Amino acid sequence: MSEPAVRIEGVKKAFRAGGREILALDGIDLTISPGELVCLLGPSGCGKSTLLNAIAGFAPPTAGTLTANGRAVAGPGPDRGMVFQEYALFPWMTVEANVAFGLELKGEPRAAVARRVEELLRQLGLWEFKDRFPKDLSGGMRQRVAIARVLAIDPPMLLMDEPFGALDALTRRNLQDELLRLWAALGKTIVFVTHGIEEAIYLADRVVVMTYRPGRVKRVVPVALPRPRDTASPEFNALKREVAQLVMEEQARHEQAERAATAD
Ligand SMILES: Nc1ncnc2c1ncn2[C@@H]1O[C@H](COP(=O)(O)OP(=O)(O)OP(=O)(O)O)[C@@H](O)[C@H]1O
Repeated sequence: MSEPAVRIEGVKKAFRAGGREILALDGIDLTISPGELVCLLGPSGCGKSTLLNAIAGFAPPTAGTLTANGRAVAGPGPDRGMVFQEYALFPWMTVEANVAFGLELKGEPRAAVARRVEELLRQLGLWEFKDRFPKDLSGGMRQRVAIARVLAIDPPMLLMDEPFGALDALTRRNLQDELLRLWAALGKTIVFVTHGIEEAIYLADRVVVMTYRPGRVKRVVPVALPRPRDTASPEFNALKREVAQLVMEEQARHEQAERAATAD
């Protein structure tokens, strides 16, 4: 059997805030296979970003073990490309320079960088925009650049934190389709954080529904529907109802906790 892309065992993460300890993650066990597309889903505050950041190596867990691409996670690495909701682009660089940046940092020869960047920009429909600056692009285009930038260094794994959360519905669907196309073509492992139920079911091989504080795995829901998925089909909607029920239970716990906190 091949090594899992991600292996998470007994992971806990506690934060200290205002003299109190917040247990953000508690006893997370999860294994992700190479090439799998997994969505982490749950209401705000259930620890999705904390878990993703732990896989990324930005914030080590308080307890438990975590491996990515066969190695214990000890910090960020070029094997895990991160895409954030806020387009982490350099505003002073053109689209082309933004995408080339990681390759130049690696010291790749100029001609090879130029070839790779052109290929990616064409693949993502960005070639005509190569000389623009991020501020002169729409949100959707900026997020395409962010994806191209991560793909340039060709990591086996993409970690995406609500990457399409700030986009309008139509742009969001276009980018979801684009991501699925790239994923099918490139065979990357993708861990994708969202609080969109439809988005999770549209994209994922498996949806990991998390509980609200402490964050645990509430249920792993496999999505066996063929792609492209028809969001209007009865099968899609049945799954959406099932997952919505799970998320709503956690949303209710979140609201209850907030009411209790205000009553304090
Ligand atoms: N640096 C930190 N210091 C203190 N508490 C934190 C810190 N980061 C996260 N938390 C807390 O940990 C819990 C999980 O946060 P996290 O951001 O992972 O949730 P999330 O599910 O990604 O939420 P959202 O969808 O709002 O981003 C929350 O209760 C949050 O307040």
